[in-house]
Amino acid sequence: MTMRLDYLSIFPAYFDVLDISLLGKAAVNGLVEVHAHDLRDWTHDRHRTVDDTPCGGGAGMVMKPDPWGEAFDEIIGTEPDSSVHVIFPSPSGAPFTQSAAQELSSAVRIVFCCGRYEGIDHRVIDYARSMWTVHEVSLGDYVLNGGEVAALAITEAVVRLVPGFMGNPESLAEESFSAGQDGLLEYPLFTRPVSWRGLDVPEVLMSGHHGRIAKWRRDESVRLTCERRPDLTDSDFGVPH
Ligand SMILES: N#Cc1ccccc1Cn1ccc2ccc(-c3cc(N)[nH]n3)cc21
Repeated sequence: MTMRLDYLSIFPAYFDVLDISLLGKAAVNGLVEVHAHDLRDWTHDRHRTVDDTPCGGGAGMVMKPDPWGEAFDEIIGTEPDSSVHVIFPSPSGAPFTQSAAQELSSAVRIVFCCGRYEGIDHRVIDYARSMWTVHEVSLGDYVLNGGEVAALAITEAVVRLVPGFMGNPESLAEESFSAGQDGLLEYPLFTRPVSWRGLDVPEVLMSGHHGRIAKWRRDESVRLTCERRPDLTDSDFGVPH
């Protein structure tokens, strides 16, 4: 099954990068199909205007609904279809999580609506909700200049989970936030040389004792999670007090 990804933006060139590396390979393998669109192609004035001043006053500009609606009609269609996932990156969106990425990895179609200025006229989101499955998502508690970088990050998080994308799917199970890690952060990783600039690989990892190695890794995941992400520790994870 090919996943179709559409990107609506006034800077569609942001998505040229999707031709590179693994994502490029996935497109070649027919796993994903990428289409980037310039929102200004659905404007009709000489200046190809996509923004206007906010109703009710306030700073900045707001993206007009008209170009979005016409782009939706052409790119997605005029009939409701809940299998189409429409993503609006936004600072006021719900935090995007690994479980959201996991759910989206089985979608047949995802359309990213990348706003700029102060954001998109809210009626665009309301209209989209009446037609498709809409996700307003935030990457984190900081403000970007637009939705494109967020769309790229979400794309990478989702596509890498599409069956057949990763050469070694087993590696997915051991990553931070993966279900296999019980929601813990990943333990520190090491490779050769065993000694490097006076820094050595922890002896336990060279012991060949799989039980001790597994315990060290679990303990390190718990330690790191308690230190850096106490919000993820909804239980003690058996942390010794
Ligand atoms: N400048 C400015 C400004 C001020 C208020 C609200 C939005 C913006 C810029 N902007 C316009 C669209 C858009 C989409 C997503 C994000 C976004 C997502 C995360 N997680 N951070 N920022 C920002 C976006």
